[in-house]
Amino acid sequence: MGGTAAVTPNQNTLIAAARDAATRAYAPYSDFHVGAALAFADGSVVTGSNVENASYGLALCAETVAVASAMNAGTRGGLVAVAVIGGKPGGAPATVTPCGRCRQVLNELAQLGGTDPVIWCAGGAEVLELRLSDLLPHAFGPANLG
Ligand SMILES: O=c1ccn([C@H]2C[C@H](O)[C@@H](CO)O2)c(=O)[nH]1
Repeated sequence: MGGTAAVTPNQNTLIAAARDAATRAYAPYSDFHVGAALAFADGSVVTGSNVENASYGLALCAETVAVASAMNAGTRGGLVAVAVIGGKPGGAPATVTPCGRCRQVLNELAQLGGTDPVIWCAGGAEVLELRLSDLLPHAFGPANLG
């Protein structure tokens, strides 16, 4: 009783959360709306969507917004799964694999908590299931700074 057993996230539920987050994207320049959902060992879920900028190169990706939101809430570990989905509103969903910068940003939170989260890239006929360590092998992170 009163234990803190890790919760295994449900793939469909997490993808639905990412899809819902994508509806809140601010993407007037690319019209490519992305949602990301982070699942934590305590069962909590934190989402993000991409936030673009008139200075195009300053766009914030959905995954980065989600990590920033979680860390701003005080989270420093326990990241067990990530779902990402994107697409143009009204169009077919597209499989989105996190960009290079997002992989590094996700790695910060993952490595802090000693996890290697599963990454569910949804949108295609089948969900592409990867590990962060597949996307960013030999990652540089907080552990490297001693
Ligand atoms: O993993 C990704 C890849 C792209 N984008 C956003 C950035 C930009 O706003 C739009 C088109 O690249 O999609 C994300 O949010 N996450």
